[in-house]
Amino acid sequence: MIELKYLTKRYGATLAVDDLSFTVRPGRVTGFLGPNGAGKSTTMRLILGLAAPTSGEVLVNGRRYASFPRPMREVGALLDANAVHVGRSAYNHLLCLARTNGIGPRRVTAVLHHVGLSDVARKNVGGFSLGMKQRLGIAAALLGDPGVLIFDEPVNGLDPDGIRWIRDLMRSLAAQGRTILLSSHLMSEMALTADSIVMLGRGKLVAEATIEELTARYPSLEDAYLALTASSVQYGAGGPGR
Ligand SMILES: Nc1ncnc2c1ncn2[C@@H]1O[C@H](COP(=O)(O)OP(=O)(O)OP(=O)(O)O)[C@@H](O)[C@H]1O
Repeated sequence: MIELKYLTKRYGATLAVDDLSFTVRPGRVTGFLGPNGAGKSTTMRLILGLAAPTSGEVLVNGRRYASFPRPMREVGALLDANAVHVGRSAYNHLLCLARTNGIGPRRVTAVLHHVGLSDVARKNVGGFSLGMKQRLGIAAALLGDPGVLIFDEPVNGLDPDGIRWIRDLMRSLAAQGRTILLSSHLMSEMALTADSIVMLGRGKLVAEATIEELTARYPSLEDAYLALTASSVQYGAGGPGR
């Protein structure tokens, strides 16, 4: 479970996250939506202790991230698939991460198999496609077999096969009782993957509802998103003459 309580993050004049409270519950996929710059990545960084809140707090399984002696066993995350050491093999990249959290090499082999990278485990990550890096980032998130998982746009750049694979993986991780927070801009895909939605606009909560609740009120999740965030879009396209 992830609990945000009156969470605020300010960067100078920018209020990236504004008095945000919501709960991400176990056993379901929670989709995290919002226009560019709405504060999704900042919120994820706050959950993971990578940024300090200006005020408010965020708890993972009732505790602050910094209080976990072996955080990868509590919460796993994929924030940026390109955040890898390009001079290392996939296996060594994961082994280095595993060692910091007291995780053995057998688990590294298991997660590489789980994400379909066994055949390229000894290959240099520098030569990986974006899709392969996304799979590697997911393997890293799964290393500690955590109950809470956070994925920031994991389907970005994936082919249809990879997108279907991510959808099935998210569904199966939630079915195992894990807490899944998943951001994406692909509404049709989110409608197929998520059980419930948290929607942000300009750092504020604009909706917290199940997919059923949203699609009962709007023709589709995309329509719900466009209606609910209409006043929050900061970087809309400039039309002719604008
Ligand atoms: N380290 C930082 N320093 C200054 N401003 C920041 C920093 N990180 C984020 N911001 C600002 O905070 C706001 C929220 O950004 P954030 O990346 O969290 O949004 P997002 O919803 O993840 O957007 P996107 O969908 O484009 O990834 C933006 O205005 C961004 O410019």
